[in-house]
Amino acid sequence: MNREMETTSKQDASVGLPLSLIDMEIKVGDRTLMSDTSLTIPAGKITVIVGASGAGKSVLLRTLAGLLPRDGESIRWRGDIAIGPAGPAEHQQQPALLTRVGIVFQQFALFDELSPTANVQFAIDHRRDRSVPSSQSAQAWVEELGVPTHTSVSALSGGQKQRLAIARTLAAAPDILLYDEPTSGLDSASGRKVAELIRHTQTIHQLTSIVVTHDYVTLLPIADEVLLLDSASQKLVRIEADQWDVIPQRMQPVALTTPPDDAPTTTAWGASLTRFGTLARQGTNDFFAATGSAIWIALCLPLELRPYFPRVRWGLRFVLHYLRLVGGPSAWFYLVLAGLIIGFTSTYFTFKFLPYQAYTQPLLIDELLASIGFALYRILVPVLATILIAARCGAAIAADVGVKRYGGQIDALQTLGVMPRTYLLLPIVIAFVIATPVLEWMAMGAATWISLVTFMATHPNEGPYFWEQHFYRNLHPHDGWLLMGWKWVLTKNLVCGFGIACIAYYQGLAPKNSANDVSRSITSTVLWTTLYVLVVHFVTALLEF
Ligand SMILES: Nc1ncnc2c1ncn2[C@@H]1O[C@H](COP(=O)(O)OP(=O)(O)OP(=O)(O)O)[C@@H](O)[C@H]1O
Repeated sequence: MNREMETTSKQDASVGLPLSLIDMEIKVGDRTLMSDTSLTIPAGKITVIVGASGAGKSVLLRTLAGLLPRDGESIRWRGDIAIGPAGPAEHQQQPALLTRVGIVFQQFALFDELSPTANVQFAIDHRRDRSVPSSQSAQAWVEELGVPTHTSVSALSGGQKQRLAIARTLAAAPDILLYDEPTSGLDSASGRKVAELIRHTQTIHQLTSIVVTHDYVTLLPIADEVLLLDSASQKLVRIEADQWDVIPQRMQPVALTTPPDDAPTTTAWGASLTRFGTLARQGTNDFFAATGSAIWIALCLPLELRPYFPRVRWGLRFVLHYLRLVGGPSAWFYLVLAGLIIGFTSTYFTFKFLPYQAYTQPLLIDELLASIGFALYRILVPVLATILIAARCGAAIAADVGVKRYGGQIDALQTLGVMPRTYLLLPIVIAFVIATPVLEWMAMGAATWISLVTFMATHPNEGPYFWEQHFYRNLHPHDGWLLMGWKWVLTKNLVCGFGIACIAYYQGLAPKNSANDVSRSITSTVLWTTLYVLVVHFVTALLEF
C-alpha cells in the first residue's frame, strides 16, 4: 500500500467519532469477562483489540455493536457505551438505538439470495439518515472494493466475500466500523492482504475502526492503538506502542474453572443419581422456560406483526422470496400428488370393499359418492394438505431462518437497523396465509379429478354427470359458487398457515451455535408444526360438526 497515503491517514485521523466505555462489565454465566472498565477508543483510528482465545473478544464486539441485550439468557452486561465526543450524556448516543455501528462479520453474513450489488443497495436503502443522499451508488461501492458483480454471492471467493461485506458495511454510512476476526482461517499472505485492505479503507473513509483479533502478528502493523482484553485482570487495557512486542507474553490463556478440592466425594451410584437429578431439574426448568417464552411470544405476536416495512420495495422482495419458498412449484407437485393419492384411494377402496356388492352397491352408490365428496372436501384433503405444508414448508422456513441466524445474517440485519420480524416474520406469515389455501385448493382439485376418473373407470355404466350430481350433494352451494362449509375449510387453512409460520420462524430464530442446532430446529419444527396442525383439526372438528 502507498506509504504516503498511510502516513496521511495517521496524521488526519480526526474524522469519525470516538467510542467510550463507561463502567463496563460483561459476564457470561458466572464468569466475568470484563469488569469496571472505562476507556475511550479514539476517533478516526484503527484500534486493534487482542486477547487470548476465549477471553471474550467476540462477546465484547457484539456488545459494542448493540447485538446483545443487557440481560441476556447467558450473557449480561452493564455500564454504558457512548458514541460521540466526551461531554454531557445527552450529547452521546447509544449504538443499539441509532445503528451507527457497522460490523464486518467473521462469516461475512451476506444475503445469499441477493446479488452482490443488491447486498450493498440494501445497506444504502437502510442508512440511518436517508435524508442525506448516499455518498455513492451500490455499483460504485462494489467497484471500489473490487467485487465481481455478475456472479452470485455464493460463488464469490472468501476474499471477495470479505470485500463485499466491507462494501455493504461502509454503504450503511456507520460512524464506527467493527471487524470481527478479519484474518481468521487465512494463510499469512492472505491475512496481510486483508490487513492492507483494512488500512486502505481507513485511509479513504477515515472511520473509527475497531478490529478484534487473536492474530496480532498480522494486524499490529496497521494498528494505531492496541487494547488487550486481559483475562487475568478481567479488564480491557491500553498497551502503549513501546510494549507491543511483549503482547504475546501478556495474552494469558483463559483459566478454566475447576471444581473445588473440598467438594464432597460421592459413590458412582450417588454421582449418577445426582447427575440424573440435575438433568431432570434442568430439563424441567428448560421446559417451563420454553413454555413461558412461547406464551410470551404468542402474547406479543400481534405487536410484532404490525404491517410495517421500513422500505416497501424490500418488504415486497422478502414476501416474494418466502412465497416462492412456501408456495413454489415443488410444493405444487407435493400437494397435487397427495391430492391424487387420497382422491384415488378414498374412491377406489370405498367401492372395492363394499360387502355384498351386487346388492349393496345399487342402493348405496349415490350415498357413498356424496360421503366421499364431503369427507375429501371437509376433512381428508385439509388434514393431509396442512400436515404436508407443515412438514415441507415449515422445515423450509426453519432452515432458511436458522441458516440466517447461524450465518449471522440476522445480526447483519440488526446492525443495518432492521428488526428481523419486519423482513422475516411478517413476510413469512403473509406467504403462509396466501399459500396454504392455494396449495390446499390444488390438492382438492387433484383429488376431485382423480375421484371422477376412478369412478368412471370402475363404474363405466354411470356417466360423469351422475358422479358430479352425487359427489357434491352434501356440499350444495348455498352461497353462490362457493361450496358449503368453505368458511370452515378456509379458517382451518388460515389458522394452520399462521401457526406453522410462527413456529417455524421462532424455531429458526433461536440462537444457533452449530450446524447441528440448525438441523435440530428443523426437526423440532416438523414435530411441533404437525402436532399443532393435528390439534387445530381436532378442535375445529369438535366445533364444526
Ligand atoms: N452465546 C453464548 N452463550 C454462552 N457462552 C458464550 C456465548 N458466546 C460466547 N460464550 C462464552 O464466552 C467466552 C468468550 O467467548 P468469545 O467467543 O468472545 O471468545 P474470543 O475471545 O472471541 O475467543 P476466540 O479468539 O477463540 O474466538 C467463551 O468462554 C465462550 O464459551
